[in-house]
Amino acid sequence: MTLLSSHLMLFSAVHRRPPPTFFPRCNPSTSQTVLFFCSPVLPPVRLGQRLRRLVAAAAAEDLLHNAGATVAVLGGAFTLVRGFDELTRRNILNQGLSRKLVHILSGLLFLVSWPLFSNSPKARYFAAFVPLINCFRLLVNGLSLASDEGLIQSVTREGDPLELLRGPLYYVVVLMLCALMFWRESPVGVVSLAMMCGGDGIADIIGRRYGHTKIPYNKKKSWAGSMSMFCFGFLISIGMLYYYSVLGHVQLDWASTVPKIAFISFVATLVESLPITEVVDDNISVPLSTMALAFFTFHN
Ligand SMILES: C/C(=C\COP(=O)(O)O)CCC[C@H](C)CCC[C@H](C)CCCC(C)C
Ligand SMILES: Nc1ccn([C@@H]2O[C@H](COP(=O)(O)OP(=O)(O)O)[C@@H](O)[C@H]2O)c(=O)n1
Repeated sequence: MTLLSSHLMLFSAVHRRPPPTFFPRCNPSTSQTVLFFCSPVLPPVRLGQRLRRLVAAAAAEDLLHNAGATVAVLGGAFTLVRGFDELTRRNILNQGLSRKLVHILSGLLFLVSWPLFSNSPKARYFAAFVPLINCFRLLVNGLSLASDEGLIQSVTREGDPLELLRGPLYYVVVLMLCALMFWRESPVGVVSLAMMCGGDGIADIIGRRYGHTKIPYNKKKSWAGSMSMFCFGFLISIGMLYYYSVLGHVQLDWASTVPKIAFISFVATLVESLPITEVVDDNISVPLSTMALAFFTFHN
C-alpha cells in the first residue's frame, strides 16, 4: 500500500466520507507526506482546502516533469536526424546506411526514453507527442510544403520528398500507437518496436551486405537478412523487456517469456520475408503482426 493510498484511507476514517477522487495517481510529494501526518488534527474544511492545494501542486509537478521529458526527447529526435545528415554530408556514412541507422536508433531510443516520463496516466500522451510532431514534419516535407534537406537526405533512399509519406510516416505512426495503446506496462509495444526498429532495420543492413543466398519464395530477401532480423529482434526484445523489468514497469516470468519472444520474433521475421512489400509496407506488416501475436500471447 502506498503512502498516498494509506493517507486516503485515513482521510475517510477522519472525515467519515470517501476521499476526493480527483487525486492524481502520482508519487506522493513531500507536502503530501506532511499532510499525511497532520490530517488527524486538521478541521475538515481546512483539510479540504489543503488537499486542493496539494492536488494542484502535485498536478503542476507532474506537468512540469512530463513537459521537460517531452522537450528532451523531441530535442533528441531532431539531433539524431541532424547528426546522421551531417555524417552523410561529410561522406562518413553513405545515405543507405545512414537511413537504416536512423531507422534502428529512432525507435529504440524512443523506447529507452519512456521511463523518463512520470508515473501519471497522462504520461503516455506526452511521450506520443514526439512521434506526432515528427509525423507533421514528415507530412509537411513530404508534401513539399517545406523543405528540410537534412531530414530528406537522412530519411529517404533517393532524396525524393514523397518517400517521406511512406515508410517513415508509417514508422512514426506506429511509434505513436505503441506509446498510446501499450505504453510501459505491456510487453506488446516494446516487442513490436524492437522488431520493427531493431529487427527489420538490421535485416536491411546485413541482407544488403551478406545476403547472397536468397529466400526461395522471395528473391528480394535473403536468409542472412532474415536470420539477422530474428536474432537481433529477439535479443533487442529481451534486452528492452529486461530494462523495463529492472525499472519496475513490467513483471515477467522469464521462463515462459523467453520462448514466447522467440516465437513472436520468428513469426515477425517470417512476415517480413514475404513478398508483400508492394502491397503493404514492412513498417505496417511487421509491427501489426507482432502486436497481434504478442497481445494474444501475453494477455491470454
Ligand atoms: C528512416 C526511418 C524510417 C524508414 O523506414 P524504412 O522505409 O527504411 O523501412 C525512420 C524515420 C525517423 C523519423 C524521421 C524520426 C522519428 C523520431 C522518433 C519519433 C523519436 C526519437 C527520439 C529519440 C530520443 C531519438
Ligand atoms: N530479410 C531481408 C530483408 C532485407 N534484405 C535486404 O535489404 C534490402 C532492403 O530490404 P527492405 O525492402 O525490406 O527495406 P525496408 O523496406 O525495410 O527499408 C533488400 O532489398 C535486401 O537486399 C534482405 O536481404 N533480407
